[in-house]
Amino acid sequence: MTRTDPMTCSDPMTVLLEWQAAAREAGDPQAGLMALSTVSPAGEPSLRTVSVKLLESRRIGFVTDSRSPKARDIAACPRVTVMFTWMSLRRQVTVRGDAARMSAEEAGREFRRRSRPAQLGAWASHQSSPILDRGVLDSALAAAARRWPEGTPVPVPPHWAGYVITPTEIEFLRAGRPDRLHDRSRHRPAGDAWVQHVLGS
Ligand SMILES: Cc1cc2nc3c(=O)[nH]c(=O)nc-3n(C[C@H](O)[C@H](O)[C@H](O)COP(=O)(O)O)c2cc1C
Repeated sequence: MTRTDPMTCSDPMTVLLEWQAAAREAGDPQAGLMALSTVSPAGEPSLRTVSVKLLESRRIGFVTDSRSPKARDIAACPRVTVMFTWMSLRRQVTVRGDAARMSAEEAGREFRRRSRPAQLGAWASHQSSPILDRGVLDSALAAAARRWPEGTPVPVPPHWAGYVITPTEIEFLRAGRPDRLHDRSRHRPAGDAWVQHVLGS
């Protein structure tokens, strides 16, 4: 149960945080994930799952490979949508916003939070690029492990990137009613405050 109701709240980011905490408490496997949609310069939409690395006042963050298609899309068009879906609670939050690169310092902090295998994996990976076979990745991982043996700090790869999304619209949906008239509300920033509308389901 959450304390803040999106239909009456003054800060939707607080509700988003509470809903995510409730999803974690409910053991929802999607609690730390979101779907990220970007648009290519040719206008083609793409959608993929990313881990939520940052969720705080007007900042939603994730990390990725700066050479990936999503990073190329964002460089050309920073408008993105992310969607949190927590089926255990029958809740969905959709956030539209503008994505920008995290500072190198903040992205580096995220890198250092990763496990050592995940740090080495980031060096071995060339996300979304075709390779001959899985062996190419295994060799690259072994090479990274030789380069930075156990006990040696793994540096941040040059292609490591973090992005921060600044919301321009947040929409909450709470499903599960027999009449299917879901509780929905839309929130848009207006200076320091938010303008809120209840939606006709
Ligand atoms: C559970 C899960 C978590 C993921 N987390 C991330 C992530 O945090 N960052 C990331 O770049 N890709 C993550 N991925 C992989 C992406 O969904 C995607 O396949 C990859 O980033 C390539 O996307 P692109 O080719 O559209 O750029 C995750 C996938 C799954 C299934």
